[in-house]
Amino acid sequence: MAQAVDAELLKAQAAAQAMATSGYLFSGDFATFYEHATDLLQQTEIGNNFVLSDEMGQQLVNTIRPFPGPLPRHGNPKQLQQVFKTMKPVISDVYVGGALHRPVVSIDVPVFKNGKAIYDLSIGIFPERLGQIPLAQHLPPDWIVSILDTQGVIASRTHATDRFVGKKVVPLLLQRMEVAAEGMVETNTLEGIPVSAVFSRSPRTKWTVAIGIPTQQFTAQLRQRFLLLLVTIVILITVSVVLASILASHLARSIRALIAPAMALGSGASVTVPHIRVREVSDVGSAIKNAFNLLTLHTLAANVYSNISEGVVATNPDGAIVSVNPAYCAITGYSAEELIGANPRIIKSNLHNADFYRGIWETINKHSCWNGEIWNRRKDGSLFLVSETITTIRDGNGRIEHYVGVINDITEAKQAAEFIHHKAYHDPITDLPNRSLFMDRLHQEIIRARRNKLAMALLFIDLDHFKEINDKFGHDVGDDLLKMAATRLAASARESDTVARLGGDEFTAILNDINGKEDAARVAQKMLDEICRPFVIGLHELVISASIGVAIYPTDGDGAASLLKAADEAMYRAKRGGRNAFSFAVAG
Ligand SMILES: Nc1nc2c(ncn2[C@@H]2O[C@H](COP(=O)(O)OP(=O)(O)OP(=O)(O)O)[C@@H](O)[C@H]2O)c(=O)[nH]1
Repeated sequence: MAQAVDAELLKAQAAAQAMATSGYLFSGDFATFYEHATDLLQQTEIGNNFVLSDEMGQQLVNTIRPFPGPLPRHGNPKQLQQVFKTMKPVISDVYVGGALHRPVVSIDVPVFKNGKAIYDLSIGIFPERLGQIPLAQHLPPDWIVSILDTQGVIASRTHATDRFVGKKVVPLLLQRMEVAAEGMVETNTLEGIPVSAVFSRSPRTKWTVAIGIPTQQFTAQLRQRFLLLLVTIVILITVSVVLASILASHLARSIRALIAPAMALGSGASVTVPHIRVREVSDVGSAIKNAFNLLTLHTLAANVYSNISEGVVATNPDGAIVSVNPAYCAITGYSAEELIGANPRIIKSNLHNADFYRGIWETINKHSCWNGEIWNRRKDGSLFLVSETITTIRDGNGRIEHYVGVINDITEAKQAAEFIHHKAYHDPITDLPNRSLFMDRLHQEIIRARRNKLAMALLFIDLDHFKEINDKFGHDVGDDLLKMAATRLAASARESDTVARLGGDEFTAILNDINGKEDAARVAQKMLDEICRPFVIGLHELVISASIGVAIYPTDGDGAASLLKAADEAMYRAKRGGRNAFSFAVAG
């Protein structure tokens, strides 16, 4: 509230300073100044009157009186002298005004002309205006609020204003005010009411606001508030105790509800967690449920690990085996005890060279995974082929924790596939390449010969009068003869050559990388000689011959079909020439 008093006084001071710069004062046009000052007071209510006085204290204008007219002297000569001496605004204490003879507070400011104070302009405030300030605070009606000037004189008072404005405040309060800017004192008001008086002085204007709270009411109120506080505390404690016991039993019930799930978790049985409303206990319930889910997952993973047909091996980063599943033991023939601590090299087959393994590790280091087929060796020394996937397991920081290999024994599957493949491309009686494989090889060899600018020969071999063997000795003997003839033909060529059976008693041979016709002629002759040697089949000694047609790449044809045709025609020419002979193709 002291600040509100300050504000009121300083607001009036600012208005007086603004009016002190009015040009009408310098020109001596006091009539117009009077009009302006009166208007300002009516419009803004910042004070009650403006008084212009000269240095001698004679009032020249007083807005509370008509202008022009006779005016008294300034009511506070000391304040006037101080203004001219200090050339600064001076806020007065309460004094009796010169014109109206009633208590007034004035703020006087100098009016300057050419840097010199020529007049004193004073704005007067009647105490009732300051009395509005405590009213605005809406304090209890029996609180007595006084606004005191720097001397402790009452400028405004909420109670018995007329009796006490202009009088000094009670001595006890005055004494306290002299030693402290704010405080409290037990005293009697000027009218004799015992009060607790609190006061606060503005450091700026040095005016003080004092509030007297009647002691009786103060004490009664205090007792009432204390009792109220006491009752409130008792109620709060009671409520707390009741709430705590409700909460405790609620908690106990919630915790009891978790016993069964926790026991089930321990025994590995299925866990069902009931709905729990206490959050903390519910969190424990969720944790039990999560633990159960993890355990279930873990059990499932362990079962999968133990029962899958794929072998699983895990090593530490140094390559020492730390875990194997039963399938890994079954595939490799080693027990878990023999494998733990060992290096997976224990099953190395030595069928792959160092580059092969280096390639595996390069891929793992680059992609954290490798997949492929490896030949390994069981404990009993037998070889087995696995399809293997090796992956790295890393920790949260990306460091390798384990290498895990999953192996699938594909030895039998591979053999079966190879057998099927062999059957598809080989003749069932002689086991020589069949027509498909022969044609494939012929294409490949032509491409190779073309690329390397090499010569090659194609021999078309047909047994002579083979039908008679069948007719005379039966098909089985014929088959045996075909088999033996195939062996002799194949033996007549190099391993890198291809000897095939096209069907019936027709054979072909691809002789690659020959130097010339002579090489082909030599092989053809050797084949004729071999076929002419008697075949001992059972009790029979059979003699047969063959006719061979020879076509040379690229002279007799530069494609498979043309070469084959040329060789076939040459073979027929040999037949026509009397059989048991070879004949070169006629270059076309
Ligand atoms: N045992 C046996 N005979 C076969 C097989 N395939 C075809 N033949 C027979 O082989 C004979 C081939 O006869 P040809 O080549 O036509 O005639 P050839 O008696 O050899 O007389 P030329 O070829 O003129 O010297 C036929 O009698 C076929 O039935 C087979 O898989 N096994």
